[in-house]
Amino acid sequence: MSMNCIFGFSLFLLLLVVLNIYFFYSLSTDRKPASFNLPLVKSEPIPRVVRLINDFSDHLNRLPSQYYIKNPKFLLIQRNLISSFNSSGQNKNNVWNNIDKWADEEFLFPTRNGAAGQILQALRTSQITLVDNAPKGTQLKLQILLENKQKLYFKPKRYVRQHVVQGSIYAGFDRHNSEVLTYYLAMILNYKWVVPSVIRRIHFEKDVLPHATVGLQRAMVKHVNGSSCIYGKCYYCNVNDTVCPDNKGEIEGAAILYLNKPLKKHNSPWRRSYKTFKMEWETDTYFCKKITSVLSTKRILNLIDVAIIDFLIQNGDRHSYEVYKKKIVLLDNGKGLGNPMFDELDILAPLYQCCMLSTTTWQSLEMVSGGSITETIKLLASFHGETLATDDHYKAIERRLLKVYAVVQYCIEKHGRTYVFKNTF
Ligand SMILES: Nc1ncnc2c1ncn2[C@@H]1O[C@H](COP(=O)(O)OP(=O)(O)OP(=O)(O)O)[C@@H](O)[C@H]1O
Ligand SMILES: [Mn+2]
Repeated sequence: MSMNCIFGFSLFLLLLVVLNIYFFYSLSTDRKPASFNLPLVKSEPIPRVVRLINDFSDHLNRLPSQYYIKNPKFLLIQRNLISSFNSSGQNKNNVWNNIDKWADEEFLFPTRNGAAGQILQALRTSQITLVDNAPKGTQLKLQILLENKQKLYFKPKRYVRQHVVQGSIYAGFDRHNSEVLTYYLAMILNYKWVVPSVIRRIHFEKDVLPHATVGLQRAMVKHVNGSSCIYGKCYYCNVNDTVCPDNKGEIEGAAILYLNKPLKKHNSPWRRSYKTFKMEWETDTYFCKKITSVLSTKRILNLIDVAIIDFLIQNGDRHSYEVYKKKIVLLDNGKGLGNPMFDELDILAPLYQCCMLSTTTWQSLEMVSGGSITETIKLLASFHGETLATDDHYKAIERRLLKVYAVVQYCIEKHGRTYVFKNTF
């Protein structure tokens, strides 16, 4: 073989090696989600947090391929969801007539045979008969009475979908689209103790003004362009923070069905201080042990379910929770969808500190791998022609789901499956 031939052949081999390396590199970078971000200025003791995050990252890098692809078993669930929600056009009066018979042990509201879609359609279109300031909470919201005396809370749109909320995890106003997206997300994950919520546009001149209470009229100001705007009546309400009708004269918001049931309010053990000092759960490695002596396993598992949903949407503001029939009602989900580029891991503390999960929750989580959440939320929202979030937010939800899988794998490795998975029956 001539020197030229040997040189050419070696070059060819080198090229092959480089191409191979590139191929495997691109495969792995395509598959790998962003790693767990290290906390910037974070809770003491730093080394433990860093170790924990390294452990999670390690599991994230070794996640079995099943978590990156769709689970074929989800198809049946998706089909059922479609038949629950794709029912627009049916008679909405029947929906309200049956309202009192709705709450049962299984679902807070009926879902079968198109009932979920009918409720949303009725929430979106029923005639408005009274509009008032909502009496509860710290954020601007309205209380609306519909024909047939049905009550709803209306959280107005404060940001465009693309807006990125900077600052602390609980910064900013409520995001109305987060309320609606979370309702669908909970239904997809089979979390049934959730209140129907849908995007609605109310016409200021036709729907609000003629039905506004005196109290609400007092919470309005005239804008320089002549239109009236609402600043509301609440702890954070401020005459400079108004909600105004758009160029069609409408105000967009989340119409959230009012749950007229006795609710018992509790402080969350994993609530934030909202000040600079740290809460016990932020400093005590064995915090969950303490909690097991004051709360039942069932309640802790329920709090973990809620924490997983909160982590997916990045709601770091679940200071308290309300219970109906011993189960947490997923109310107040407006602080999600703040910053799609960031994943606050703290929200998952109930999961990684307790390392427990209800078996049924794990089954639901394993069902929705590989982009099914995104696909299904987009599909269900499309029945009303609505876009609930930007693609960045959907990507973030899928990325966080992988992190949830990784944390569960970490728990399994640390404690074993029998310790981690609990039957809640
Ligand atoms: N759909 C609903 N049905 C019944 N009660 C509700 C509903 N939504 C909210 N509430 C009640 O109103 C309270 C305030 O609502 P919400 O938490 O959404 O408002 P908020 O302004 O975000 O309050 P906060 O600042 O305390 O978080 C809730 O704690 C709950 O008791
Ligand atoms: Mn809130």
